[in-house]
Amino acid sequence: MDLKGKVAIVTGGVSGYGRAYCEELLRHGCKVSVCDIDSDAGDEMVHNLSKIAKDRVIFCPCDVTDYPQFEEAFQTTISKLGGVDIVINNASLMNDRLWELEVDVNLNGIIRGLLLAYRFMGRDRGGCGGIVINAGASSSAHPMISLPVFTATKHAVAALTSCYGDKLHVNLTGVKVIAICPAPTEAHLAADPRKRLLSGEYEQAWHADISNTMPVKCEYVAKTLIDLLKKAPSGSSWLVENGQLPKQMSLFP
Ligand SMILES: NC(=O)c1ccc[n+]([C@@H]2O[C@H](COP(=O)([O-])OP(=O)(O)OC[C@H]3O[C@@H](n4cnc5c(N)ncnc54)[C@H](O)[C@@H]3O)[C@@H](O)[C@H]2O)c1
Ligand SMILES: CCCCC[C@H](O)/C=C/[C@H]1C=CC(=O)[C@@H]1CCCCCCC(=O)O
Repeated sequence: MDLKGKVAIVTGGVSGYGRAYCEELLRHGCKVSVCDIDSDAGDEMVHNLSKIAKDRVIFCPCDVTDYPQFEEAFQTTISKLGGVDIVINNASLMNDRLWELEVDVNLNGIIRGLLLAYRFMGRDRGGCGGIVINAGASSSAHPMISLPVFTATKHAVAALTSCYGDKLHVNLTGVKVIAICPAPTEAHLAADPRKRLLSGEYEQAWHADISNTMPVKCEYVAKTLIDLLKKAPSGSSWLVENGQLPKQMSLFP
């Protein structure tokens, strides 16, 4: 896919990987719609980016748990940037104490993003096709024993990607579906887990879960995103570790 001039929606685009994805897509000539619940940070980010990206970046308030608001973000993007070709379903929450919300953001939010992508990009609905990238994690294939619900959502993201990425759906809609599954960042590995685990008893398990994990840099993951957009086959999920080529995950041995 030639990225120049393509329009990308990035959910959870204001911080971390999402922000790095927005900046990298802009560097490759895309137009970017930064979609996030954090409107103050989103407005500030777009104000700063528009100094270099001029009319190619907008912010849309978007809570991925709220279908009508998510739909409005698609409509605003199409009317202001001229279409939508790429959807990065990146927004996520890691907090097993808020497990119902965690499932609603990490899994249902991605399903909403996919269904909206089909509605606005699907060839069977009058659209031009496109690509959806779903945010998994290393825990899409390897269990984090300290975070069972989070792990379940990330496994589900890979399964959803595998099914919707199948040629049955791609032939119908013209929409490819891929998952990017990065290793944790340094900030993530250093964070205090206590308020995010369902039980204080799981803290030791958290440290065991992240032991031997090498942090990865957001900028490296963002460069990998560009390679995946250009080359990855639909239905595939990719583990991204620092300085290494992405590895295709084997989900259903
Ligand atoms: N940080 C890591 O170490 C790591 C590792 C593996 C995978 N990931 C995955 O990468 C993605 C980004 O993670 P991150 O660490 O950069 O996240 P982050 O916490 O830095 O940013 C998440 C963004 O999502 C937004 N957000 C939260 N709830 C939302 C909602 N309901 N609707 C819209 N936006 C919402 C937040 O405001 C924030 O801007 C996630 O899917 C995450 O699971 C992250
Ligand atoms: C319990 C410790 C608290 C960590 C705080 C932190 O910075 C959180 C980052 C995340 C926000 C949403 C996620 O999905 C992000 C986290 C995804 C990280 C996944 C790591 C494990 C994996 O690679 O599967």
